[in-house]
Amino acid sequence: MIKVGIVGGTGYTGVELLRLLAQHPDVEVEAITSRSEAGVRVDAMYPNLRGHYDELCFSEPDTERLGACDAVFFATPHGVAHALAGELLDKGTRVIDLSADFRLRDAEEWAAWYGQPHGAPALLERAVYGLPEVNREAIRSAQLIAVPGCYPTAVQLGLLPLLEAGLIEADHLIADCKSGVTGAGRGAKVPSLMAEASESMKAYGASGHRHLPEIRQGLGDAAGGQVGLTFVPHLTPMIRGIHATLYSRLVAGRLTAESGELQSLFERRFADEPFVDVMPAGSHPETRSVKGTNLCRLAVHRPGNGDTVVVLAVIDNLVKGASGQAIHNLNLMFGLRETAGLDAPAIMP
Ligand SMILES: NC(=O)C1=CN([C@@H]2O[C@H](COP(=O)(O)OP(=O)(O)OC[C@H]3O[C@@H](n4cnc5c(N)ncnc54)[C@H](OP(=O)(O)O)[C@@H]3O)[C@@H](O)[C@H]2O)C=CC1
Ligand SMILES: CC(=O)N[C@@H](CCC(=O)OP(=O)(O)O)C(=O)O
Repeated sequence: MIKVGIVGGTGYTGVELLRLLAQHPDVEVEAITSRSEAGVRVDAMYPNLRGHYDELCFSEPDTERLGACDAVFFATPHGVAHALAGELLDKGTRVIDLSADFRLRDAEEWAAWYGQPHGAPALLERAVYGLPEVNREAIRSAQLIAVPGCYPTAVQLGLLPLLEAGLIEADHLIADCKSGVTGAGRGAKVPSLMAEASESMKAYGASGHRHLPEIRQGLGDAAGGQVGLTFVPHLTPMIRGIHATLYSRLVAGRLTAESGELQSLFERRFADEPFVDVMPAGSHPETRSVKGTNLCRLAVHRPGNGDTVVVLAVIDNLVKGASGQAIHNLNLMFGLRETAGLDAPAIMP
């Protein structure tokens, strides 16, 4: 069994790691930390886990105990992995960070977007961006993984086939994205109250959101140069889910008038990907169809056979957008079956 630790076990991504790992055949949770809930049983706080983690209690983050694990997940706010990852890596423990601490390659750019100096720039060259559909081979031998953000996962998967094939104008991409409220974390905040968030919808971060540089970095790699991207996130009244509507313009003359060409491009690109489902032509994927799963469902449209391509992408922000993708990375790093612990279908209705 692979022994894992989780730092930051009381947040939504921490409890989602526990829910998914309860079904993992090759993994045992050795330690789970929370400073505020130290000593409390995890199933006392999360009754859905009763019967799965007998006697497992939250404990203080202790690098001796965590360093005895094969791998440690960080499900913590930004900056925590900066402080602790180096010591764990020195002990030979692999680190899978769900926060944004190691997602941007440029420490200065990270500091500008996150409003604090980068706390571990020396580790950046060892960090692998954990999007398996792009970096599978590098992930297998990585010691430190930066798990992609939720919006960046949906947007990159939706646009990668088009950019890699050079079919769209890379300087004018639009990502119109909607998220459920768990994306904002479990901490008490007025905008997340039911009376504030339900039966209403709003955009935020329209003039600059911290996921913008992360998405630009990934799309730029796919395009082989800088991309121009407008990214507008929205808060929607659902608990889980991200829906990305992605608009781009076809490069003139690169595509024949034959219908089905874009559909087969997407089908070919993701044919061997266990967690990307390219839906039949004409589909409109729903967030509820991926609830609780590590899947990204995609559909590609070309309205009126014109020069605009519309890609629709849905994920569960807590699974493919965070904890499920983190476990997919773990499976790759330890040579396990890629889908281990991640095979259950979505919850519907
Ligand atoms: N929610 C989502 O959809 C997604 C979240 N993420 C990212 O995942 C990370 C976790 O998010 P979320 O699950 O929402 O959790 P929260 O940010 O709500 O939870 C934070 C957890 O970290 C612990 N923690 C906080 N400060 C420290 C510290 N200094 N040292 C050690 N532990 C600390 C807290 O416990 P305590 O204070 O008791 O120690 C708590 O268990 C964040 O970086 C988030 O941005 C990524 C993708 C999607
Ligand atoms: C709805 C909502 O507030 N979503 C969060 C993004 C989700 C998240 O946690 O971002 P990371 O993956 O970078 O940690 C936000 O917009 O800040």
